[in-house]
Amino acid sequence: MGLLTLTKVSKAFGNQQVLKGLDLDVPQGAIYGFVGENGAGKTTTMRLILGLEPLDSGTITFTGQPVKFGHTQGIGYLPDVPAYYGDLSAREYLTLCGRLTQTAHLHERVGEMLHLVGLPDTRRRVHGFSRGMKQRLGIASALLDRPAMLLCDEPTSALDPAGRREFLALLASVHNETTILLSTHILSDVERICDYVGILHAGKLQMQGPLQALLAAHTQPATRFTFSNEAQAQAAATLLGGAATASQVTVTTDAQAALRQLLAQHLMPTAFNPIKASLEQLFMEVIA
Ligand SMILES: Nc1ncnc2c1ncn2[C@@H]1O[C@H](COP(=O)(O)OP(=O)(O)OP(=O)(O)O)[C@@H](O)[C@H]1O
Repeated sequence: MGLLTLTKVSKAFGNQQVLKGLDLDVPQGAIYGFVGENGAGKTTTMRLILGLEPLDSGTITFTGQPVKFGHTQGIGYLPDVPAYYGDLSAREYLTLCGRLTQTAHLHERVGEMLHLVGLPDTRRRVHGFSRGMKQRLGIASALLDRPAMLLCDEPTSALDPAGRREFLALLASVHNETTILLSTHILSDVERICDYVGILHAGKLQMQGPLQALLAAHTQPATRFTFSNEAQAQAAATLLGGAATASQVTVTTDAQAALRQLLAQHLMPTAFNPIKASLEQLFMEVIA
């Protein structure tokens, strides 16, 4: 059993059944990517885990104990766009958070957290912080009380590509402090830092496990042939039964055999490259 386990969890709002018997298992020490389309129920699941919403049926256990509605679970939470008291400095804000949770050795712990997330310990007010700095402060406050798990709800959705890259590197670097459950629909973010993945669709987890093992088991190796014009690509697609986009054709059959077929018909690709199995391929298969 994992650090966090959801068993047959169901949740409806009115007559909309959002979760229909969700099973989810997050191993200790994982960076678990929880992916699903918009409206799939990721935030709802996170709110159930945090005890902010009651379950209709099923069970949730965290560190072996049942999660109860209305009780603090000792889980850190980072929302997509964290909100702060802008007139405080980072240290003042973290000190306020730490007093509320009665964090031990608060002064030292605040210093440690500022150092961990790379924020300067100055009098600068939070309202002048960039979005990236606010995310850093969000991680520092979520980890302040040493939670065994950090829940991040679509944390990169408001960041530009450079901000996303920086944030993901930071998340990977705090990984030895805590287990991480990251909800997102940005599949490349999951590929970049997660070692486990679960795909939520139609109210259930359709697939979960170690990311690389799932990719290896469920996706076919593919090759992309590039031609000098679209007409050749179309002819090659007809010959090989692959999919053509502009001057490229992607096939999942044996690459050498495909190349021999092309050359026999005087269709000479200008390049051919193996395509790495991607989470996007897997995701599209699952939700098809
Ligand atoms: N408090 C609520 N009352 C009524 N409906 C709700 C409530 N919370 C969520 N829903 C509905 O439940 C469904 C799932 O919403 P949820 O926010 O959990 O999805 P999500 O996967 O996080 O989506 P997104 O990626 O767009 O944030 C949506 O149709 C939403 O409108």
